[in-house]
Amino acid sequence: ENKRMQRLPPSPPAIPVLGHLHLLGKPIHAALARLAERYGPVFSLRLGSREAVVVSSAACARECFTEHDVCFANRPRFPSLLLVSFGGATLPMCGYGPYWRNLRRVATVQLLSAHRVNCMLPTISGEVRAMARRMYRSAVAAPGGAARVELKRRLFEVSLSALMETIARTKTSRAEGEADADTDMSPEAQELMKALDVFIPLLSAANMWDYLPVLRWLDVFGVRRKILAAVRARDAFLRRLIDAERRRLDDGEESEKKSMIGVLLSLQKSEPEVYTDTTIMALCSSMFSGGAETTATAAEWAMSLLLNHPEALTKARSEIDASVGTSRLLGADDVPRLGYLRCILSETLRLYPVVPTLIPHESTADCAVGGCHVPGGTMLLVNVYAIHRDPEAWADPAAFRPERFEGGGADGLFMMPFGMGRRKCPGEALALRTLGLVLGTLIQCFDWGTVGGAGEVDMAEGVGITLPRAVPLEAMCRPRQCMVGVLREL
Ligand code: HEM
Repeated sequence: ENKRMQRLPPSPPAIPVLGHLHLLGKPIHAALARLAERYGPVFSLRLGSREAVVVSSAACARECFTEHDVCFANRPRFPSLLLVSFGGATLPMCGYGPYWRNLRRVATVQLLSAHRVNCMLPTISGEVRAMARRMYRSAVAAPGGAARVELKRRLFEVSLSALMETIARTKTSRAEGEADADTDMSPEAQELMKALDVFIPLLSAANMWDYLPVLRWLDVFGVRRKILAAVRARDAFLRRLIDAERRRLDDGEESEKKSMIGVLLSLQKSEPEVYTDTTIMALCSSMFSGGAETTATAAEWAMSLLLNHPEALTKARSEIDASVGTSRLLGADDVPRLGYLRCILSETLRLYPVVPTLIPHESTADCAVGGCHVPGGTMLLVNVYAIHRDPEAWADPAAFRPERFEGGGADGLFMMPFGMGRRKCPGEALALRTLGLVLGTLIQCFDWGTVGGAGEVDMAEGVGITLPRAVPLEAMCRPRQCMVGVLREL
C-alpha cells in the first residue's frame, strides 16, 4: 500500500477548494507545459472537485492510447456540457459503452468513411468554388483590385456550409440567385450560427460549474436559463432539417448523393428504436460541433503561416501550376497529388494542433502511466501542443518548415493532432480533404499580402476550445493575373 502511494504522479502544492484550478493560466496548454517542465511528463492536478492527470510526452501518450486505450476511453461528465449535448448523447461527449460503440460505428462506417467522403467531394468543391468566386468579385470591386478579406470569417463560413450541405443537402431547397450575397453562409448555416453564437461564449463561463459545483447550485447569472433557450433554438432547427430531408425521401427522391441525415433516416426505417430522431439530432450536432470550427481554425493558421513564409507559398503554387495548370480550377482529384501542400498541412497541425489538449478522457479503472499510479475516475489531459514541440524529437521545433515532412523525413516522429486510439477523431479524412481543397484553391487563385503592408502577421494565440488566433486573420487578396480567365467564369 505504502509503495503504491509513493508512485502517485507528482503534483504541485494545492490550495483549499480550488485545488490547482488557479494554476490553469490561459492558454491552458501553455500553463500545462510550464508545469510539465517542473513536474515531468506525468503529473496530477486537482481541479476543484475533479482529479486530473496531465500527460506531456509522446511515449506516455502512446501508452495511454495503446495499452490503456480501453481504460481511458471514457469521457468525464461535465454538467455544463450535458445541457448542450442531449444529456451527454453526442459522439464526442458520450461515455464509453454500447451506445458510444453504435454511434461511433455509424459515424465511421456510414457517415465519414473514405467512400462517403469521396461522395461528398463534389459538394465541398462547390462550396469552395463559391468562396473563390465571391473573393474574386470583391477584389474586382475594390480600389486597386485587391480586397481586404476577413479570412477567419470566410474560412469558417465555407467549412460550415460544406458541412451543412453534406449533412442536410440544403442547397436543393434553395435558389441559386442568393449566391450573390457577400457571405459564404447559406441561410441554414446562418440560422445555426445564431444559436451557437449564444451558447458557446456562455459555455466557458458555465464550465467553471464543472469544477466548482457550488456555482451551479447558485446559478448566479442565470446562465443555465440562457443556454437552454439557445439549445431549444438549435434543436428546433435540427428538427426542421430532418423533417425536410424526410419529406424529400418520402417523395421518392432517391439520390446517390444522400446526405448524412438521409443515410440516418434509411437506418431509422429498419431500426426505428435505435435510430430515433433524438439520436439523429445528436449525431448531426456532433458533426457540426466537431467539424466546422476545427477545420476553419486549421485553415486560418495555415494561411497565417503562409503569409509569414511567402517562400513556402511560392513553392506550393509552383507545384499546383505544374500539376493543375492555370486554365482550370484545382479540383478534389488534384489534391492527393500535391505533396508539398500536404507537408504544409502537416506542419500547420504540428505547430497548431487545433484541439491542443484533446477532448478530456476519463479512466474507468486503476492503471499505471509512465510508472505512476492513476486511479480509476481520473480525468486525462494530453498536452498535444507540447508533444508536437518537444525539442528532443523535433529539430528547431518552433520553426515552420514543411520540408521536414518531405520524402518521409518525419517518419517515425510522433504526431497526434486528431488524437489516437478508439476515441480518435473520425473526421480526419474529411478534414484533410476539405483543408487541401480550401488551401489549394486560395493558393492557386490569389496573391496574398498583409493588411496595410504590415510586415508580419501576429501569431499570438487566443483563448478557446479550439486554439484560436488572438486576432482573427485578415489579409489582402488579389486575383492572380493568369487565373482571371478562370475566376471570371466561376
Ligand atoms: C482539422 C480538423 C480537425 C481536428 C484537428 C480534429 C481533432 C479532433 C480531436 C483531437 C478529437 C479528440 C480525440 C480524443 O478525444 O482523443 C476529435 C474528436 C472528434 N472529432 Fe474531430 N477534428 C477535426 C475535424 C473533424 C471533422 C471534420 C469532424 C466531422 C465532421 C470531426 C468529428 C469529431 C467527432 C465526432 C469526435 C469525437 C469522437 C469520439 O469521441 O468518439 N472532427 N477531433
